[in-house]
Amino acid sequence: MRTAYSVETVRTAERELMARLPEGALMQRAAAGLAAACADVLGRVYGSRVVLLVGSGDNGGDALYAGARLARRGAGVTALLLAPERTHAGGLAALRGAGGNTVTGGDGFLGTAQELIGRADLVVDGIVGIGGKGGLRPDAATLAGFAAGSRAVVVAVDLPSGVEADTGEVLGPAVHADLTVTFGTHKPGLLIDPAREYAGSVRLVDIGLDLPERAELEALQHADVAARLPAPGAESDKYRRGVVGIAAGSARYPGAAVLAVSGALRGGAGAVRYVGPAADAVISRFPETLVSDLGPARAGRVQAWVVGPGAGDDASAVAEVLEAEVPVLVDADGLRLADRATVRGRTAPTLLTPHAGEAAALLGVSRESVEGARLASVRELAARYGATVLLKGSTTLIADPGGGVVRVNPTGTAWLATAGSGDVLSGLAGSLLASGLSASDAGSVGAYLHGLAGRFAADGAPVGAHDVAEAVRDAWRDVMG
Ligand SMILES: NC(=O)C1=CN([C@@H]2O[C@H](COP(=O)(O)OP(=O)(O)OC[C@H]3O[C@@H](n4cnc5c(N)ncnc54)[C@H](O)[C@@H]3O)[C@@H](O)[C@H]2O)[C@@H](O)CC1
Ligand SMILES: Nc1ncnc2c1ncn2[C@@H]1O[C@H](COP(=O)(O)OP(=O)(O)O)[C@@H](O)[C@H]1O
Ligand SMILES: [K+]
Repeated sequence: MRTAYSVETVRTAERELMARLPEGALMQRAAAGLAAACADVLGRVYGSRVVLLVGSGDNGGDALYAGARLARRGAGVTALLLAPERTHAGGLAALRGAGGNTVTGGDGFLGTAQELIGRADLVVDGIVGIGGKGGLRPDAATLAGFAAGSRAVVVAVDLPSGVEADTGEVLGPAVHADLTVTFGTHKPGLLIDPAREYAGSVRLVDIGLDLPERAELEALQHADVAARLPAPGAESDKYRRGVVGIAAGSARYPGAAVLAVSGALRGGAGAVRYVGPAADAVISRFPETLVSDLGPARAGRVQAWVVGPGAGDDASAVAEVLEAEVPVLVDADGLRLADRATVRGRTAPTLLTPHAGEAAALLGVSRESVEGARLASVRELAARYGATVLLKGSTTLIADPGGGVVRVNPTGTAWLATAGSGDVLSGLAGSLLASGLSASDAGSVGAYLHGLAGRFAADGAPVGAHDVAEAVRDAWRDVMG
């Protein structure tokens, strides 16, 4: 499991560790890791041109000590000091002692900075780290712009300056890094868009922090998914493996039913039962589907329901499914039609799977505000509905209603932004629910397989949703490795 911790938790762990170590030792660990990463990026350190963007805190201190290490190996290092009178004193002395230069504020500062950054091989962003709040100040924002326009590789120290560490929000201009070297643990902002996009690739440097059991965010890895996937045994039959009911599609959108069933057939349930007006389309594509035209309440037993994809305005199917005492996944049109009080009152688990537009409609805010604050949005929806919520998009998040750790999906590709791919996910996750996974596991394991399948199916070229469904089996095999 990959984890991310909040700034508050990191600060506490740092304090405890610092009390046991000689003064400055922790920063030396960070700087050593940072310098090693910079050297890897440069390839040849000797003779390279390095520019440090240095703010007023310890983030700038890290950059200065790392710059001193690079200067000792023959790099030409210049530090641009954004707050000369509050620059980390030890770091500054180390850089100067190693032969590095400094440029301080005042007239001509920005012109000199632009010239130096324009000629640099490497720019190290030590403007702010976990102490940053509220976007970059004007001079810092200007330097971030110069770095973006230069041909230099940009390495961010701990976090790209200007992004919110705890939430992944980006409130104004921020540094666009090619690589972020982060210390002790990932921060939530490194895993959640839009901030994640500013981080580039992320390298974690172990500085020996002792972190608590409960993280802020966790991302499943192959082994975590493999441990949760259902596997048939000698005692299995199709009913014991779980039957998933799909109440989806309409005369107008029969394809949504077919795609949800295609996902469900690859999700581990022993049988897929389809209820709705698209039975002919479903059967002709997937003859193994059990179909019924009696409506969810009389269709026969299932261990979990999926309701909503392509459902149009059929509120009765949604209401019937929500009455069932089995886990229910609600997607697409079903989200609009589901009564909030009914969802809150359910005793069996409920998993809601909105994309940002659907989440925005449920919360009564704009789509942009959901996309800008995904973590807060998914938590708020889970709390309001008393349900597990999987918020889809460039970063997919899964939150349980009682608070606690939020899951973030590490797989996926933007090629998944194609019509119907969400229907495949709803069938897949519903099938996992029917095989006995918790709502949070079904959502996060489903999203993981779906994302991996999307990557395999796309392989750098456009895909249709049915391609994604077909690649789920490859993803499953890859995970079981
Ligand atoms: N605490 C520790 O033990 C360690 C901290 N380390 C480094 O220290 C960093 C945290 O250091 P600090 O707590 O000093 O905080 P930062 O260096 O992240 O930032 C605080 C400083 O930045 C200024 N600032 C805040 N918001 C700003 C904005 N929007 N624009 C421009 N300036 C802004 C503040 O006035 C303050 O002086 C970590 O991110 C990490 O890089 C590492 O050396 C590892 C050890
Ligand atoms: N930019 C993106 N990067 C990665 N995945 C994305 C992106 N945009 C959408 N997705 C994924 O694609 C799927 C689209 O689902 P959804 O919006 O419900 O589509 P539809 O309603 O057409 O089925 C979701 O799994 C979502 O997480
Ligand atoms: K930084």
